Amino acid sequence: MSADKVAPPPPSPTPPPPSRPRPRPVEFSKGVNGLDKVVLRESRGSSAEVYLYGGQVTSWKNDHGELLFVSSKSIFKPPKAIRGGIPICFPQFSNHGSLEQHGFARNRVWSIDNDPAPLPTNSTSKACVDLIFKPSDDDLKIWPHSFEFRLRVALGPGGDLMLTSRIRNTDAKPFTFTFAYHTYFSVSDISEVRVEGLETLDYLDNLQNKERFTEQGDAITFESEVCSKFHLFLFSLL
Ligand SMILES: O=P(O)(O)OC[C@H]1O[C@@H](O)[C@H](O)[C@@H](O)[C@@H]1O
Repeated sequence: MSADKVAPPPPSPTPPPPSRPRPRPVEFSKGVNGLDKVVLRESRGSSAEVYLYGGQVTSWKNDHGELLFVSSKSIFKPPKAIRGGIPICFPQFSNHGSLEQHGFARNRVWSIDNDPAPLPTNSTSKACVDLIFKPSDDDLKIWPHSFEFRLRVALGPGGDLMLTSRIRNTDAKPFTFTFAYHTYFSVSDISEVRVEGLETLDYLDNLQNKERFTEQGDAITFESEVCSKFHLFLFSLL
């Protein structure tokens, strides 16, 4: 009996190391007190959290860590607004009108907008969510104007966060409104902070009976409490 020489099988190639699972760009989950939230994640590690309550961004993390402040005393319980992140003030900013301070959009539960109207700028971000808020019958009793407020929150590949707000008048008559992103930034050392670009603009100083002043300096710095409201009109008509 003769045995043919059989060449040994070639060594099997070393399997590639298991790749880290890619984070899901959009995830729906429960936040504090069971409130619905959406978590956005970018493959390079940045993330953002948006609560349907108020359509409010409560966290934004990129290479620099957490960029937003949320008060540890915030109770996350309707009808109280979440104190921190990026509250949306609409249809009234501050107390410039007859509504409660900063309007009611921040105290309402927004919905996911599954069929958002396209935006003129094409965002390539997959970590993106569209929300919508329409007034209820009770809201119409305190502010008799029907509207659709669409908010897109998108996290870019570089960890940048972009909020796009669109308000459509669905009423038969025109209305006016005031609006703000009331952003709470997390600041480790307030003495290092400078806010530039406001020179020559008018502001109301809340600490001086809302008196009107014109900003003169090239930067605002913070040596003591500051509470000023600048008049900025930056918007585009679509
Ligand atoms: O306390 P609220 O209603 O959340 O408003 C937050 C802040 O809003 C600012 O516009 C006011 O000047 C502050 O006085 C106030 O603390």
